[in-house]
Amino acid sequence: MTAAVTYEHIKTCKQTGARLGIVHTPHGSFETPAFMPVGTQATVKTMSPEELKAMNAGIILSNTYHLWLRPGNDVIKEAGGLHKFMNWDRPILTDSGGFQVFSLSEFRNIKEEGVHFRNHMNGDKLFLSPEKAMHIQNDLGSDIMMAFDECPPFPATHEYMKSSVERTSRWAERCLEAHQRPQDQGLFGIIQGGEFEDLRKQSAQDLVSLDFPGYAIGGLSVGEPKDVMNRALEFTTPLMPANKPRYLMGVGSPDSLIDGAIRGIDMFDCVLPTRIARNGTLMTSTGRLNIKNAAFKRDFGPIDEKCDCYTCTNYSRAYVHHLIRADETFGIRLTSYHNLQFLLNLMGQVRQAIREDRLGDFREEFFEAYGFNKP
Ligand SMILES: CC(C)(C)OC(=O)NCc1c[nH]c2nc(N)[nH]c(=O)c12
Ligand SMILES: [Zn+2]
Repeated sequence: MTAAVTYEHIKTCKQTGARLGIVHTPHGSFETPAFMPVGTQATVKTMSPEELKAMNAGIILSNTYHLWLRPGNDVIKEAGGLHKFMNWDRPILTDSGGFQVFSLSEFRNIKEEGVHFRNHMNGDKLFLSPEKAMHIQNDLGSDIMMAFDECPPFPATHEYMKSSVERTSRWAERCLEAHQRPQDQGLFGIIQGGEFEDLRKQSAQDLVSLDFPGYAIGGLSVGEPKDVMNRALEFTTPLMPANKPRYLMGVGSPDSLIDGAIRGIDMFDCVLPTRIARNGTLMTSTGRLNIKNAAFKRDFGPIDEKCDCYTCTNYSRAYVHHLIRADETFGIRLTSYHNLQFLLNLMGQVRQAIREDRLGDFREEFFEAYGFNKP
């Protein structure tokens, strides 16, 4: 049976462990390393599909948990699936709901059969299981589905983490069995285990033996220091098959994207660009700035001299400053557009640096200009 999702390795950077690749899915292919804009509720906040295409977004992410609760997977199925519902004809990845349950809901009760919790919007009692998470994603019709996992809180004891990893592995097996459309939708396993090398190894071995078409690393960027995340990547990515996509969930900031790519990660997602855009924080080639700052009231230059996005091409810092201060929705569109384009452009620069075998040099240049090297 041909797999719905496959990875094509193009080359590995001679200066670092980063790899250039292409992921093929039923709704088209995208180059890696790739950043996936997050569209939790079937929209990348304030962006139209045309604008996402204009900024060269190859794939976007949406959430099982949120779409199950509202509008309902049945509604989206009736609409012809998530691609049709949101008018996006490129690849979509859906997260499984596991993480959202653990991060959004109170009163959760984790059992072998699944998780009992309350609807974070109205307090109704709910239950989510591996089988249910698969059924919802089959209804949504995403190209890449995520297995139902437990993303334990940070920090967690080794003892708790061990039992959690073992349950997540049993849940992964149940996801594979419950998957109704493997020929149309790729299902990725999620490696957990926190910062414990032995547990990451156990989780990876359990999941690799189940032969998923792709693998994610979960349970990182949950508040641990960056060096803890980088070290966890250094002992986890080598355990993941080289001929399949590697996806680091919930990451991230520009430095984490570069450092993740250097450690062999192909796919990333993070709400950061659109989340910080809503309060006027912008990522630029010379570091972060908050456009609400009074210094920008009469600054008629672009947000970022080096950016060619719609915002930087057509509007000034002063204008965006005014819109955000006046709480104008168009201001949030302009800041979101720029931040998404910034990260998508960054991944384009990372891919080019891999082609030229100089990602290590690029890291130094970018960190220096952005101010990551400042003590
Ligand atoms: C706190 C933030 C969101 C930044 O990162 C994480 O929680 N990182 C981990 C993470 C993000 N999304 C996931 N989905 C699933 N199924 N499992 C996970 O572990 C994660
Ligand atoms: Zn811009």
